[in-house]
Amino acid sequence: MTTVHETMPPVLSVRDLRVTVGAVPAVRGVSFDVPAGQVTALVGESGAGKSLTARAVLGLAPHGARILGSVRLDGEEIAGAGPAVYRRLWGRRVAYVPQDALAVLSPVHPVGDQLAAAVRSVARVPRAEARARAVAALDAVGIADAARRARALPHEFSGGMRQRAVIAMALINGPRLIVADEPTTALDPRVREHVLDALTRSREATGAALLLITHDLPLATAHADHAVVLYAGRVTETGPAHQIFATPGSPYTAGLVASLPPGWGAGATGVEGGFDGPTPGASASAPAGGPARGEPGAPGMGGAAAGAADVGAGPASVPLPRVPAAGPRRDRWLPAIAGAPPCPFEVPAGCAFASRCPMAVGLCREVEPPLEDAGSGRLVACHRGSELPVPATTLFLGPPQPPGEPLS
Ligand SMILES: Nc1ncnc2c1ncn2[C@@H]1O[C@H](COP(=O)(O)OP(=O)(O)OP(=O)(O)O)[C@@H](O)[C@H]1O
Repeated sequence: MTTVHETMPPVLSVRDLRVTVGAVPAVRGVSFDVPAGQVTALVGESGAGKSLTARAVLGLAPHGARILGSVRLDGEEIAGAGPAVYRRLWGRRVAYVPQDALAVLSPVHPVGDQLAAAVRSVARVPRAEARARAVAALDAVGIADAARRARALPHEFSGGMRQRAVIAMALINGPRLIVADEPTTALDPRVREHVLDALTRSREATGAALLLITHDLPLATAHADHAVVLYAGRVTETGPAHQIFATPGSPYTAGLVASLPPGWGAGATGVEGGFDGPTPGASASAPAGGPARGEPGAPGMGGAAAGAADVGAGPASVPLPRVPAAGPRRDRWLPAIAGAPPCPFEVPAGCAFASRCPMAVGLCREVEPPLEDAGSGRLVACHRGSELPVPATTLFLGPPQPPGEPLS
């Protein structure tokens, strides 16, 4: 898939994965690789299918879910495998870090005992040795005074410490792959960074690969080697994470980057312009004309109806729902991609993003774009990916403009 993929066999290879829960085709043909020892981020809006993809990989799909396609862990096909197969894999070859540590830690056993039990679940080692490994694992993720802390119950840990303990537990048996689903979302920003550092450092020490599920683009850019952008259960683009977010290859990714708060665009993703786009009342560059954003007559402000607007063939003016930016930059607006993802029951024909896309043409509404080689290790599913403006965020932000009038 990327240059790295070509030179190093992936630890995880997912091909045409389809997950249907009840009547909901939530994951609709997802393909990506996780190279050994590297970090791959799965990003996208809520409901894009990130968690279901991860759960299908882990053998934790909801009861009754139908799983089709291929999931290979070090070459072994495990798509839809039963509990017996996963019992052999869990901990040893693949481990899970959930968003909520209390989902995996028993509230009534000391944390150290739980880590020691994880060691003894895969290897016949004396209790004292398992215990020593538990303490070392807690120490490795930055838990101070680990020997004493190992005797504490989970509720005696802070949220950040609990998440570190779960990371320690995931790594303790040296898995080849860790799947972390929003591992820091429940933590405050300061703790979040420390926990992620702990995850990154300990992962590097063991050589495990990481599949990081997140909706946080700056986090993905800072911590991932590769990114897979999902939209409505399909891959929109994949490739080196920094490149994808610095120079999006599809309008959807451009919209995600354009939606970053002030300072996050340029600083965190290297995107030229980042958030520094239009000012209130300014037109969205609009080569094709039409009402400016926020003006009466601009269709669909702030509602799903905007997604249904026929936005024409060129990089047209797209009305954006906006909220006042917080903090010192109150003179700017936070843009969002107009409209909403399609209902998973009723994904339209063609590109699922077409109704929200400023570049959509008739073809986009009729034919689902395949994921194709876009060079530099990138794959993009967009009929018009090669025609994106530079920077692509101007599709949603307009060209960089000088500071505008403050909000009245
Ligand atoms: N157990 C379930 N039963 C029915 N539908 C489900 C179930 N789990 C997920 N879905 C649906 O599948 C789609 C994808 O869900 P998923 O949780 O994978 O999204 P996500 O990208 O992880 O979103 P988020 O970031 O909000 O967790 C959604 O439309 C969701 O409603």
